[in-house]
Amino acid sequence: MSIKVGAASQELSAAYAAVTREPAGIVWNKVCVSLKRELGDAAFGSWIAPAVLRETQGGDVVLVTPTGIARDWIRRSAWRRIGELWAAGDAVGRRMDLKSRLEFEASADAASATTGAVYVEAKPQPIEIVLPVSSDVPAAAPTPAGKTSPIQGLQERFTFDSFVPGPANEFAHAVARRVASWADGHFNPVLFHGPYGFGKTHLLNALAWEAMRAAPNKRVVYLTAERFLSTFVRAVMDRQTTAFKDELRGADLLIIDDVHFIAGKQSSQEELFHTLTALVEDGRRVVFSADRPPSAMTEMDARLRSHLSAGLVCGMEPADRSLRLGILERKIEALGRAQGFTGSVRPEVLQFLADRFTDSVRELEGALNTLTARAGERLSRLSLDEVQAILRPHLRGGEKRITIDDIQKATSEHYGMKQADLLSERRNRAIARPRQAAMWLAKQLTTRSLPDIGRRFGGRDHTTVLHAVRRIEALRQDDAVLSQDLETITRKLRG
Ligand SMILES: Nc1ncnc2c1ncn2[C@@H]1O[C@H](COP(=O)(O)OP(=O)(O)OP(=O)(O)O)[C@@H](O)[C@H]1O
Repeated sequence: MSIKVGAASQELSAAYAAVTREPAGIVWNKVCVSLKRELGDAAFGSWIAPAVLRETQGGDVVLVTPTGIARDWIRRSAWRRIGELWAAGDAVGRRMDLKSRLEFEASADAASATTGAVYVEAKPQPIEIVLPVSSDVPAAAPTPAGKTSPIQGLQERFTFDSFVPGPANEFAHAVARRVASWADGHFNPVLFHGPYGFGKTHLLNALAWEAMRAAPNKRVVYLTAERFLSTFVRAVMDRQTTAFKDELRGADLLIIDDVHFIAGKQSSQEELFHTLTALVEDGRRVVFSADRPPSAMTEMDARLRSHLSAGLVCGMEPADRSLRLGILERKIEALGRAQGFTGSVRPEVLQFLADRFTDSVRELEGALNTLTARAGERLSRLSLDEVQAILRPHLRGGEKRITIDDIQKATSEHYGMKQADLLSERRNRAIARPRQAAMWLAKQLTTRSLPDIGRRFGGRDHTTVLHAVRRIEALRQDDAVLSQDLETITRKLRG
């Protein structure tokens, strides 16, 4: 298949502009070198390294943190210094903003709807056309050091040893281990899907490390969908698509994380489709992760969607309480080992964390990192009161955690309807407007992502939720009754 630059679709030109602005990634790289020296490895690794720099073709640059906690930490402890270093290094004077992932997703959706702006990841390292292969990787298992491997973008700390299995993920865990063992006769491709922040990337990284350890001579290629996209675009621009295809199609195991990002990107979808079919026909293994099952990827090309579902589609659920406790214990042990203190905390503190930070494991880790940063080796002696005081600014809605289920119950009660109506397909205004109001409340009062909210409202798409949020946002400015309704429900929910 030949790909012509002239035939490249919209996303190519958007990403083209981003790739030509690659210096943003290089400037950020230099900023990171100084920050790491100034803040120390532990603080840098916990707070700065997980953040991702994104840029539009218009020159807007945003540092996106995985959690609100990380954003707050950076704003408090490093933002001024980042600004100085950025200003000193960026000759073109681009403005840099700081957002949590949730804020970023909402604003990027809005920007793309109004101005067509597309954000792409400005990787700290320059984008390479030649993808690294497993033969570059030592056969020994990596030591979890909490840093990004220079190879392949794999996180060294994401191994099977540090992955905690539980009912929510044990099938996925077993499948990943089986794929990593190169055992014959498993389904191909394998797609893991689940809500954000519940271990998909961790599992895929663990699978890659283990597969490389088990068969050092095989070629394992791991990349995020965004990297696939930008590398492909670069290859098209440089007329090196053959090299790009050869690299991918020469893989014995190809792993693509967050494949849903490719949905709607016409030429990239097509390239991925051909890569996938070529590899599968040749008996090579392919593994994907996504935030939803292929059947729900409505913007994905139908042919690709059907091939993604052709092997094994394996769902991961949000971690339940016992798994959250298990993960916390494992992370505390690791922190203790890394920082030289007893890896334990009081049981009531553990339970408080597991009960209050349920939206994603990432959020749970963020809370633990905040405590560690504040208390250091005193972590194991912190009382519940002290922990609550440290974390209070990060808890939404005061002491009471509000769930989407609470919101649906309160909204349906307020409007005198059944909760099931909010989840139903019914579109008449008397039902649709309260449903939109409940979605708006879910966005305001919980940390759930738009796709997550959509899933909990009868499996709706994130674009439906976004539409509802914008609609209510616009209406409540002028509609006093609606505005009052929203306030009453919010007050009731906050207790
Ligand atoms: N079962 C688990 N055991 C240990 N750590 C976990 C587990 N699940 C999640 N985590 C941790 O939670 C954090 C977020 O996980 P990860 O990045 O893998 O989520 P994800 O599902 O890929 O999210 P996204 O969709 O946003 O990419 C990571 O630090 C990971 O180590």
